[in-house]
Amino acid sequence: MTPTLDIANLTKTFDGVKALSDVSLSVSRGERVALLGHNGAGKSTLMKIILGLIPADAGRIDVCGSAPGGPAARAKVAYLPENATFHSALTGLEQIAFYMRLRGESPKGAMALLERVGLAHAARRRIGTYSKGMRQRVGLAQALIGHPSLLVLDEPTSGLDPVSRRDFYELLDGLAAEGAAILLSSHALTEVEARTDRLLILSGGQMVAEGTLNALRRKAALPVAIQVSAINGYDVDLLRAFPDAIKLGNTVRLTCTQDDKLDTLAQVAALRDKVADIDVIPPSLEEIYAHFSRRSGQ
Ligand SMILES: Nc1ncnc2c1ncn2[C@@H]1O[C@H](COP(=O)(O)OP(=O)(O)OP(=O)(O)O)[C@@H](O)[C@H]1O
Repeated sequence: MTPTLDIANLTKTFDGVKALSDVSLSVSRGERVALLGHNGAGKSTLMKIILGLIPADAGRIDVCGSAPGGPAARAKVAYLPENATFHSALTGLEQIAFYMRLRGESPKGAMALLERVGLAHAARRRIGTYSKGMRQRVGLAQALIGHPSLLVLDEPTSGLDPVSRRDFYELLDGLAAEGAAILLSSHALTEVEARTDRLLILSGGQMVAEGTLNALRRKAALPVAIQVSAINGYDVDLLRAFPDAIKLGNTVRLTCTQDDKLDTLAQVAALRDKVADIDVIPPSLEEIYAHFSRRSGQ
């Protein structure tokens, strides 16, 4: 099946600054893809090109089967900026009805959209009285006008509390289940790890890694930590068995490669009369992210 968003070898330079170099990616129907990258990595530039706001210098980009920015693509793509702003004197209902008219749709569906994003109870209140989470929901309702096939979301959960974040991702899950392709940028590594299907890491304008977290973890091949709690007084025996281990209070911390993990655990298990507990600590998403970002000198 043709991906909803298909990008190959995209390049963009601003006054000698290479914002994107040879970037390729695709997002399929029903997929939730997170775009990660340090400040200045090129995320916004990529989104602007997808939306047709600026042209690429070179490369191919196909948005829902059309060129970016044309009427066909614009009808199928929705965008939510990081800090969506609305007229504070309008109610949520008036704002969405206004956008629907702008898009040539009947404003009668405005309440249904607000219900969808959990704002029906406040639909007739002025947006000036809304919390940040509620304003973000207005933004999402606005993005959902016209049943978009591709949602481009720029840090959609920044500034939201944990419950609002969870609610926001539940809404995205529902949209993806209905077939929308979702590309969202974020700096919140832990939440995208749990709530998206695939990660893309941009660094210095280059796509330095792409895949599921497990695939990236295998590719990074970072050391695994094994934390062993010794039964009182036996930590000396553990340190003798593992001379490179570090003693941390009552526990002994070993590190090994992913490939050596089972052998190392078997060695620890052989000392079971002296061991109270074992914890295996895989590399965190932050460590994996730093590994790929650093590779390009960032
Ligand atoms: N209009 C412009 N003129 C000149 N340079 C630009 C322009 N837009 C972006 N850049 C440069 O391109 C690079 C990529 O910027 P971009 O805004 O895409 O990064 P980003 O990943 O979105 O960063 P952030 O997380 O801070 O929003 C940066 O070096 C930036 O300074």
